[in-house]
Amino acid sequence: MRDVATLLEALPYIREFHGQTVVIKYGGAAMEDPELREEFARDVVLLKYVGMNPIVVHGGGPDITRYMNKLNLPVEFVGGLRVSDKDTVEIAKMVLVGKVNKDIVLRLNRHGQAAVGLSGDDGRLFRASRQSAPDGQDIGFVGQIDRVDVDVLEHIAQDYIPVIASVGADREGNSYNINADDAAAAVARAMGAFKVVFLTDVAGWLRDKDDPASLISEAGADEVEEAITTMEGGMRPKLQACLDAIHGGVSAAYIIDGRVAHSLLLELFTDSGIGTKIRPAQ
Ligand SMILES: Nc1ncnc2c1ncn2[C@@H]1O[C@H](COP(=O)(O)OP(=O)(O)O)[C@@H](O)[C@H]1O
Ligand SMILES: CC(=O)N[C@@H](CCC(=O)OP(=O)(O)O)C(=O)O
Repeated sequence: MRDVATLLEALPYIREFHGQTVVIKYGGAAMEDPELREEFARDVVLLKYVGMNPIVVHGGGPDITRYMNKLNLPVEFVGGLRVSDKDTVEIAKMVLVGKVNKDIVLRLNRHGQAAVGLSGDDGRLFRASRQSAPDGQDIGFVGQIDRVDVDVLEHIAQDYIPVIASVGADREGNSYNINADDAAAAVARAMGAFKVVFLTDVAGWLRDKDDPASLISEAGADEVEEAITTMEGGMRPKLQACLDAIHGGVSAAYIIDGRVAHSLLLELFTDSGIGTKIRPAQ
């Protein structure tokens, strides 16, 4: 009976989301566990099967750090963004485009839905420019996305699940390392997505980052704007990305726990949700 109740609970959401674009940001920390990687792929394929248009934008920060450590290169973050010289950008491209992207594509393929991997360079998907840290510091070749060309995405999304790695170049051909949260927000805005979901390695936005019980289950964009000014670490770019998406017309942004099996389905298809929902200011 419980299973039937769950299905019935999901039905209105499935109807509401039919034909809608949902951008899913798949984060480094949430990608670490092999079993969860399988569950994630299954969930995304299911979204496609029930008539949604899922687009995966992924990071892979921990993987980039691992390779940098192997090469004895210094790892530094400012305001949640990786300080990126030319070597760092090269490694980020190799790891995100060559390894992580293909790994996700393969897994989606195996679960029954053909996926196509892209980076910001493919089909001129992203046009990027150099970005400074929030405090104005020079952090090298870190990119912000100035333009998303949705043409290639719209074509691919008709039949396939697009999987996008967060790197891109400027008009002169300089490559940039782009925070994957920023990339997800830019894609969600440009595609007129209904929702954007960020999977991460915490329960959601926590009032106290050291207390997992202090989850903020819902907040308006105005509350986020106020909190973000004093925030450090990886949650800052994530909340900024939620704001960018909301201000760009996306109806809601969610930060959810990628360590929980099926968290994506639980957030989208149940009344209570499981993480933090960010909605427009009231
Ligand atoms: N208020 C907060 N609530 C939740 N997490 C926070 C907060 N402040 C800082 N963080 C940190 O942000 C991290 C998530 O960001 P990040 O490591 O960039 O994730 P991902 O790799 O999934 O993009 C958490 O693991 C946590 O350490
Ligand atoms: C500029 C910048 O910080 N780029 C990120 C890109 C990958 C990413 O965002 O990965 P997660 O989503 O796993 O954190 C980085 O180098 O880690």
